[in-house]
Amino acid sequence: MSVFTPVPEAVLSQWLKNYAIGRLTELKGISAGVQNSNFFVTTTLGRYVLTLFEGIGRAELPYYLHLMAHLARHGLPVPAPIANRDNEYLGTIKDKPAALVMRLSGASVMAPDEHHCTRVGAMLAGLHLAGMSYGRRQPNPRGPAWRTQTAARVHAYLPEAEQALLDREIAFQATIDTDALPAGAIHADLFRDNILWDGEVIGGVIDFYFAGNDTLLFDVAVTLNDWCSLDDGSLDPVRSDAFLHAYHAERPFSDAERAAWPAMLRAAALRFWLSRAEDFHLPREGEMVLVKDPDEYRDILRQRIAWSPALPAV
Ligand SMILES: Nc1ncnc2c1ncn2[C@@H]1O[C@H](COP(=O)(O)OP(=O)(O)O)[C@@H](O)[C@H]1O
Ligand SMILES: N[C@@H](CCOP(=O)(O)O)C(=O)O
Repeated sequence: MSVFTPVPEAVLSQWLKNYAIGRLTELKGISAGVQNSNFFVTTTLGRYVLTLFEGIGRAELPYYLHLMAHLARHGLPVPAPIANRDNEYLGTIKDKPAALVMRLSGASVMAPDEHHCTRVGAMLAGLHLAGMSYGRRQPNPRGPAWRTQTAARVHAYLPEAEQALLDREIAFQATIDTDALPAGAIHADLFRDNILWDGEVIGGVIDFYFAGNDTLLFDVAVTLNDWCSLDDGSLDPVRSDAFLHAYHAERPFSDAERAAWPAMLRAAALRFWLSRAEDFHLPREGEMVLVKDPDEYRDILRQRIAWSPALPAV
């Protein structure tokens, strides 16, 4: 269940008067999703998704919405935000920032094979290439500074062995210099539930609300860790190869990226171990987030420390 703020039809009908998309014919809460209230909205002119942002500050939202508009303009299956009659993407419903985007077709595939991973690799490279001409800048909200601060917050709640793992990883990550790595706008949360499949084709890439500017390789690592891991956290070599080669074919990896890759896979695993551990041990009052299993990402981190695949060579 993730309609945290109900929206009555009468409220939405009134709100839609400031848009040029016709009259409301259907409003349905969406049960998936973990951080915002989402609704399918059908009008006499089309199908949309309404999001009420539950935890993200109003100041951060234009970066995400304009990034989605930019990527959609570049031909990628990203939901274009809908501007209202004041030419704004962002409005307010029930005192929450709210936005409408196009509804895209498809459904998530939670047990992907190598063919899915090939398409996801190519799609991620496409997002990075198109993102290079995006003019706005906003740091990755879950970047190195956040990781260090969050590690300090969750440390006391972890068993001793995990504290030692965390200390070692934070110390290791502090030695990594990412200055030579290509950077740009990254999705930063391209998990299986954020890609909609229309048959074998990607019909939608959604949920840009963790996006920001960071190294492109961090995004590659985040995506690979979710799409290509086995139950014990180790990597499926077939899916990993398919994903990495498809990405490399569109945006070839540099030597600096090849050198930084094992550390980046670990940084990406650490990021989700920390966010899940924080949601688990330190739930914020009044903030509604569905907690996912932190141990899954602790295990992925341990596996990446033990072994990482090489990036494809030129
Ligand atoms: N533009 C869209 N087109 C079609 N379905 C969407 C779209 N945006 C969201 N959804 C649906 O809503 C669900 C929750 O969206 P998501 O952005 O992941 O929520 P949250 O931000 O709360 O994690 C998705 O799993 C998907 O089914
Ligand atoms: N993908 C993250 C949590 C963010 O959830 P989303 O539904 O907004 O993608 C995780 O798995 O920890």
